Amino acid sequence: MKDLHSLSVIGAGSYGTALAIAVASKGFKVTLWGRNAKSIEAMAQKRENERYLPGISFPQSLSLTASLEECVHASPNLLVVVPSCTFASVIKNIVPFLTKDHRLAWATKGIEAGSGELLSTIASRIVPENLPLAALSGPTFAKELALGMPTAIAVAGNNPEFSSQLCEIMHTPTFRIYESSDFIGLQLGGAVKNVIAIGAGLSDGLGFGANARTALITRGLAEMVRLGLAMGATERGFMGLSGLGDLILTCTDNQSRNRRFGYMLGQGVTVRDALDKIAQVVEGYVMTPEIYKLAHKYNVQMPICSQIYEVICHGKPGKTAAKELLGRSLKSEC
Ligand SMILES: NC(=O)C1=CN([C@@H]2O[C@H](COP(=O)(O)OP(=O)(O)OC[C@H]3O[C@@H](n4cnc5c(N)ncnc54)[C@H](O)[C@@H]3O)[C@@H](O)[C@H]2O)C=CC1
Ligand SMILES: O=C(CO)COP(=O)(O)O
Repeated sequence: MKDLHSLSVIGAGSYGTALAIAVASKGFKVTLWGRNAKSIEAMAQKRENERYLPGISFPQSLSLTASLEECVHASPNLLVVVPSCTFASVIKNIVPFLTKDHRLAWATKGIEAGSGELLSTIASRIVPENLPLAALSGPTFAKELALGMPTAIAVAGNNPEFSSQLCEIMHTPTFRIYESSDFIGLQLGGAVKNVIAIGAGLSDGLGFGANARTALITRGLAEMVRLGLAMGATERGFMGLSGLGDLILTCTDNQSRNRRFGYMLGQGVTVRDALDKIAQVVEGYVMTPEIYKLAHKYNVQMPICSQIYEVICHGKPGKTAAKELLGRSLKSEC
């Protein structure tokens, strides 16, 4: 249990599995937990996550369990990788098994639906005081990471020693982790970029071109920074991997589920059908009303996010949203 060179990954979807594969690929003991005993058993037998990462074999040092207690006891380093809507309940289920040696990180991207709180706020409220916390975020498609393709992300937290040890634990010859001092900005970037990625997909689905997509990325970044500054983040943090980096990745590559979701809406597919077709977590769908509410709470102008909210939550046609964005009164850029 005291083996610092070990990791327990909680959540066996595409990203949890990819992170577990990456760290286990260098021989570290990694334990991966999933809630569905049947699929965990199938993964353990096949040595592969056939549903989310077909064809990618598990390294020898990766073991699987459907027992949360066993997973938590397997390592002092916990990494939660579940959709944001289940984050709080999963953390609550972990608490009874925590010891004084544990440290808790997550790679979930988002804020809590309903309260609009950062996951660090949620986690701090649930876990014992003084438990080291950290969040990982940055431009990472699960499949590329699992295949060992070069990838870089950032980590920020409330305990510099844990953050830097996490960098060491997770660093592989093809996976680099940078420490960031902006805990708020790192988490907010991962939530807002998914909303903008829906916008970029929508724009492409409507048949707009590279100019529109790039304008959305750039002005989307401005919205992310404005909200972040109001919430206590730093502008510089957003210029890194977890801000601009993830925004570019998600807005420009069709591996992104948020981008594909927006693209389908642009092509006239309904919200429900688009979600069903993707059949994986689309965090931006859940985040859009939350970001909209935060913009109002902090009195921050977020016209792109607001139009995406109208499209998703009130059925506004994408073309009307684009027309209204373009027709706003002229402003200076900064
Ligand atoms: N897939 C990717 O490339 C990346 C994903 N992320 C983030 O990682 C988080 C997880 O996403 P994915 O792994 O992609 O999702 P996914 O859609 O591939 O899988 C979701 C997983 O969560 C599990 N799950 C759902 N409800 C649960 C609950 N109540 N308790 C425990 N497990 C539950 C499902 O069984 C499934 O295994 C999201 O916040 C996502 O934004 C971040 C970076 C990259
Ligand atoms: O967060 C991600 C890449 O960094 C994954 O993006 P999607 O959830 O849009 O697939």
